[in-house]
This record gives sequence, C-alpha cells and structure tokens, in this order.
Amino acid sequence: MQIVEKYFPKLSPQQKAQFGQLQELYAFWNAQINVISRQDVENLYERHVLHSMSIAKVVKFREFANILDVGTGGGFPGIPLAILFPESEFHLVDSIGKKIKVVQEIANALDLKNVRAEHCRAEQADGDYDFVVTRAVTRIAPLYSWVRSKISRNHVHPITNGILALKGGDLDEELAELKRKSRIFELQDFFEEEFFETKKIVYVPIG
Ligand SMILES: C[S@@+](CC[C@H](N)C(=O)[O-])C[C@H]1O[C@@H](n2cnc3c(N)ncnc32)[C@H](O)[C@@H]1O
Repeated sequence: MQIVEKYFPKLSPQQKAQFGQLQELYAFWNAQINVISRQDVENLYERHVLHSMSIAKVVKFREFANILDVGTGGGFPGIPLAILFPESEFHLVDSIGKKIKVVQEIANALDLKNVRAEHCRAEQADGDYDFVVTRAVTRIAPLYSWVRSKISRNHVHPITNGILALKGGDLDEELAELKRKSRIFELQDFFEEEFFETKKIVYVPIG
C-alpha cells in the first residue's frame, strides 16, 4: 500500500481506505476464483494496483468520462482506476462470467458506484467511450478493430480519445501490424521499481 501512496500522495481518506481493502479482498476472492497468480497476491500493490494506475500518469480522467476496460479479468486496470477517479464512469467487461462475479463482489465491497461490471465480449460492449483501457488481453490491431466504433469523437481531455493499453516487451511487430499512429509511454519514466523497467503504455488516438 505504501508504494501507491509513494506515487499518488494526494489520495483522500476514502481512497486510502479503499486501496487498503484490496489486499484482503483479492486474497479472499482469488482463493476461490483464480484471477491473478497466487504469487502475485503478495505483490498486489506493485504489480496490479500501481501498474493499473500508471494510466493516470498519461491522462487524468475527467468528471463523467466514460471508460471501457476490455478483458478486465479480476478488475485490472479498471478497479484501481475507478477508485482513483470516482467522478468518472467505468464499464468493466470480460467474456468469462466468474471473473465478472469477482469484479462485482469487489466493487460492492468497496461501494464503488462508478463501476459497471458486465459479462460480455468486448466486441459487444455497448457505449460511447472517451477511452478504452486494457491489460494482457490481445494484440493492439484486433483490439483496435473491436473498439474503434465505440470511441466518442467528442474530446474533453487534454489528449485525443483512444486506446491506452498496458503492454510489455518488444512492440515493433505488434505496432507495425496496427498501421496507425501510436505513442509509447515507458513506465520506468514514472516508477523506479524494477518491475516497471520493461513495461509500457501504448496510446492509440482515435479521432
Ligand atoms: C490474461 S487475462 C487479463 C485480465 C486483466 N486485464 C489483468 O490484466 O489482470 C485476459 C482476459 O481477457 C478476457 N478476454 C479475452 N478476449 C476477450 C474479449 N473478446 N472480450 C472480453 N474479454 C476478453 C479473458 O476472459 C481474460 O479474463
């Protein structure tokens, strides 16, 4: 939990309490329905919570912003972002129903009113979104084809609406396949821990 406060020192008491609850909630739910590796439960705040929050170093979601988390699994990056941006609306979807059950239970336990968890495929998600966020689901090119028509052309953030994908490793081939303008943010520019050395955010503006 200290690692979250290290990089996000202005959290409200409510946000601190919500982030603080995550360890126990994920330990409990992960024991029943596997949503993250057992080993990773011990590194929850670095590898899942802070990793998800890195998106906030690229853009601060505004009041009423609509965000779609594609393939949220147990709620990453959607749940940490929903705690961080309580005025924005988050639609978390996954094609596996039992994972959405975990997300719903965690959102209920945290009393997160800005989270809608839905069991559906990304292609079927119904909405008009400012941004699509995602981690560890698919290559950028298929993701782009799934969601491009769901991105609003009404831009209210300092950057153009689009996709923000948490990625790792060498992305040359994947980005060549996309055939669209994109920008890479290196997470080592935001966080000093070794875990983030190879991690990136791929931003694909859709205007
Ligand atoms: C490796 S998990 C990652 C989960 C989470 N994003 C994380 O980083 O912890 C990939 C997830 O994507 C979901 N998924 C794959 N294709 C999908 C699709 N077309 N629509 C919705 N969910 C999908 C899978 O069910 C799975 O839960």
